[in-house]
Amino acid sequence: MENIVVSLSFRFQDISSSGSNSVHSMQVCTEPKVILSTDDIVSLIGNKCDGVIGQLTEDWGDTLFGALKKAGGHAYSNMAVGYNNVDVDAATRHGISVGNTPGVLTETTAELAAALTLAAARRVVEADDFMRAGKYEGWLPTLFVGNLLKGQTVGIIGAGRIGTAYARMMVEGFKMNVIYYDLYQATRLEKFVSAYGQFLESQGETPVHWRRASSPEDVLKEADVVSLHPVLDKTTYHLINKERLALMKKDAVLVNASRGPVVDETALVEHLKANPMFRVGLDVFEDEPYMKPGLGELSNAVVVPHIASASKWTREGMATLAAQNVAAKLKGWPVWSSPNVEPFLDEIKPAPKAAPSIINAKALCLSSMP
Ligand SMILES: NC(=O)c1ccc[n+]([C@@H]2O[C@H](COP(=O)([O-])OP(=O)(O)OC[C@H]3O[C@@H](n4cnc5c(N)ncnc54)[C@H](O)[C@@H]3O)[C@@H](O)[C@H]2O)c1
Ligand SMILES: O=C(O)[C@H](O)CO
Repeated sequence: MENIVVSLSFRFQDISSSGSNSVHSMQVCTEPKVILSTDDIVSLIGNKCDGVIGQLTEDWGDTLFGALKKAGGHAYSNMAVGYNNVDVDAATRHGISVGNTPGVLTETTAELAAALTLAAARRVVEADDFMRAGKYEGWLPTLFVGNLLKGQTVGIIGAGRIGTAYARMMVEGFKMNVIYYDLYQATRLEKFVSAYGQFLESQGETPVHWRRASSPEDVLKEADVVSLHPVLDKTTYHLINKERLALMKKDAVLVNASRGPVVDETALVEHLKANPMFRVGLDVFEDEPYMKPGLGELSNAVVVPHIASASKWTREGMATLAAQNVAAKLKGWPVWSSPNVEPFLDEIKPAPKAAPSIINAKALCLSSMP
């Protein structure tokens, strides 16, 4: 009998009917309290637990991995692609695999970043508030004038899966040029923009262009819209600070759907106050669930509560990948080696007998599926 603790209530696909004789018992925590503390999780793990599916709001370090190991566990998965809440080295020391859920949230998250871009650039939330307050007296040439995106430059910091998907939306949707900064070359993005530019030219339209920047500063100075999509680690903590905000255009739009601490939010509040034409769209916050003082009162900030991956398809996909990460490890299955996770989401064909994404697979010497 294998016990798996799931720290949020989600509709789960059957992960126990995969041909093996072993029986899984899965406990889904349905506490009305939504955010669990380390102590809550330790008591949920108890003295017999094989694997846990946890959330990005939880601090998965030595205490929790130690408790899981003591309860006989050897598999953990975040139900998220980002895993800055997980001390992967601590998990590896305890012999516990750490899974995450890449790919299924790429387009959903990019779409929300695009929605925040439009809402901020075209002042949608301010205008909605104005309308509901009964202040609209008739069309005016000067009412809620914002920024046109077409033909402007979108800057991407962190051009991985989500950054690339967002950039493509802005290129295809608004014919924006791209400048990006990443530690690695975003070859797929470059090829896409080049090919799309040639297509536009063939239609007699102005082509779009891309440029890989050599520093974040380069992006911030040039772009009209900047969207942040890097991982959160030591290299990206407060990547956007007072000095770098000062480099941006006075009427630029900044979007953050990565992690709150990528932006020094106190500096951002000061910048927004001093530059009323500068606008932000934020899905994530430095001290979630709180906002830094003053942010909530600023009409040039659009703020939403970390909902970028909140589409039904994506949340079901995240739950499926997280469950399969844990179940596959318990069954001794190999790790999926392709970035394409679609085969795990097929509702008709059985899922591959593999763990979709294990971060410390190499460190734990887990075999991979060719
Ligand atoms: N708001 C949300 O709900 C939500 C949803 C999904 C993902 N996220 C966040 O988005 C992040 C990115 O997700 P992804 O699937 O695109 O991951 P990814 O690994 O494909 O992309 C991350 C990119 O960041 C780059 N990077 C790393 N350090 C950098 C640095 N110092 N400067 C510039 N770029 C750097 C990497 O090279 C990589 O290309 C996740 O780690 C997560 O924190 C947030
Ligand atoms: O990292 C993630 O996956 C998000 O923040 C939640 O979807």
